[in-house]
Amino acid sequence: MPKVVVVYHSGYGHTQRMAQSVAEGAAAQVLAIDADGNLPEGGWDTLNDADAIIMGSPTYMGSVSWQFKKFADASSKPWYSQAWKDKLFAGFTNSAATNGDKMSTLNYLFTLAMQHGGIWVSQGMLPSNSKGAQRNDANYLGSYSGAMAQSPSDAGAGEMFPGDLETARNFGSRVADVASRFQR
Ligand SMILES: Cc1cc2nc3c(=O)[nH]c(=O)nc-3n(C[C@H](O)[C@H](O)[C@H](O)COP(=O)(O)O)c2cc1C
Repeated sequence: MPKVVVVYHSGYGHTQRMAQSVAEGAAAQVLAIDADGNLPEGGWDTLNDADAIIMGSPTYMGSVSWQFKKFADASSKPWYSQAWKDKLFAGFTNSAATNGDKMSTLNYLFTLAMQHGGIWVSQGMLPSNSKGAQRNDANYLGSYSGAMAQSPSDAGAGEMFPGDLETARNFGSRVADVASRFQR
């Protein structure tokens, strides 16, 4: 079994729900970056030991939250020795608007993974983009580079679209599947 770790920040619980769905699909361990931008005790060791790291952040002002960025900057320590080189990486995000510049956030997560010498895993799912597409379909947002979810600004975390959570679960499952292929 590959060791898959989901590391994420969530200010108001939406990205946390998404992270839980990703982790469910990947049978992954979850590390929550706290409100001060810190990992729980032992978090860095867990990441150093992972085969695949799936990173998640809400989209705030067109990028990751400052708490996620603090984690990213602190990852310069393993970067120095390229300790995460050749691990698999993947990313997910959630924002209020249908677009909301989520792609910028995924691009940032991709760049971080590349700085670490990682291998990026895509969403790997066709979009639901026909005339008959419904908001609750899986990958209704049509993302390829990672998993996306949209939570209207006045909707609580409990009201997230089931299709977005299914997308997140499928995404986690794909990363775990690719990770197990890399173990062969
Ligand atoms: C500081 C801040 C900046 C935000 N910037 C964006 C944005 O650029 N695009 C967008 O669509 N939503 C934006 N939002 C909305 C959040 O992405 C949205 O509320 C999301 O569900 C929050 O996720 P969370 O509950 O995990 O923190 C912003 C929210 C905050 C608090």
